[in-house]
Amino acid sequence: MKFTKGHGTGNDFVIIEDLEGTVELTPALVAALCDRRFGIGGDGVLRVQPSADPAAVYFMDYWNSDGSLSEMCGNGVRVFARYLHTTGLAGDEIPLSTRGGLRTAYVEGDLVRVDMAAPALLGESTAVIDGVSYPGLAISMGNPHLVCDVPADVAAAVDLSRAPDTDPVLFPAGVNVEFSVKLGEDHRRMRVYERGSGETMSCGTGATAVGVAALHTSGRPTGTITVDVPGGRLEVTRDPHTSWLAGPAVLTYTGELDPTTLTPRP
Ligand SMILES: N[C@@H](CCC[C@H](N)C(=O)O)C(=O)O
Repeated sequence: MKFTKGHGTGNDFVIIEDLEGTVELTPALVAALCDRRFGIGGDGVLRVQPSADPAAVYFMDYWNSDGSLSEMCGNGVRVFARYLHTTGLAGDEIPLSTRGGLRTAYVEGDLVRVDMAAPALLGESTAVIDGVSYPGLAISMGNPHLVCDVPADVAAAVDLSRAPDTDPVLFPAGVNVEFSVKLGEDHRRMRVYERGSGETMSCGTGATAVGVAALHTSGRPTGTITVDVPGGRLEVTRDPHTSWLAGPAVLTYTGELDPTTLTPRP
C-alpha cells in the first residue's frame, strides 16, 4: 500500500490514493495506520476515491484515527487538495465531494482556502469536564461542534485527555469540542477535543466554528477572525453566503507498507 503523509497546521493525515477501489479500508486498519507507535501515525486517513457526485471528480473518504467516519474535515480538505494539486490530479480550483456535501478548495501558493459552506447555529449547550460545566454554542459545519468561550487560564488547564461529557440528545453521534479564548476583537486561540481522534493540534471545521461563534457573539453577520491553534494559524471568514477557511497545507513524505505487517496495539 502506497501512502503520503501530510498535515494542515499539525492536524496530520495518512493519504491513500484508491482510484480503482482496490484498498479494503476497515476501522481496524485505519486505527492501525493512525497509531503513532504501531503504525504510521495520524489524526485520520484521507482516501482519494472517484466522486459519485458529478459536480466533483474526487470524493474525500475521511476517517478519524479511531476508525470512525465523519461528515467533514476542514484541514483534511485542504491537505487532500494539496495532494491532488501536487500529484497533478487537479488544478488550482478543486471541487470535492465529502459526506457533508460539496466543498471547493483553492490552492494559493502555500495556502489552501476552502469554501466551507454556510454554518448552522444549533443553540446553546454545555461541555462537562471533571464536574465543571462550560457553556457553549453548538454549530454544525457539516460535522458537529460545541464552541465554549473560556478565559486563557482555563483553556490552558482544561483536561482534554478524554472526551468532555456532552448532551447525547443534541449530539447523538458525539461532538467536537473547542475551547476558545478571546485574544482581540478579531483574534481567537483554541484547543480542541476531536471526536474520534482526541486532542489534536488543529481542527479546520473547529476553527471555522470558533470564527463563526466569535462573529455571532459580537453581533456581526460577516467578518474575518484569525484563529490560533497549537499547530499554527488559520483564517476564518464569514460572508453573506458562506464561510471560508484558509491556512497552510503541507505534504511531508511518501512511503509504502504491507498492511499485513501491522499489529494492533495490545
Ligand atoms: N480535523 C478535522 C475534523 C475531523 C472530523 C472530526 N474529528 C469529527 O469526527 O467530526 C478538521 O480539520 O475539520
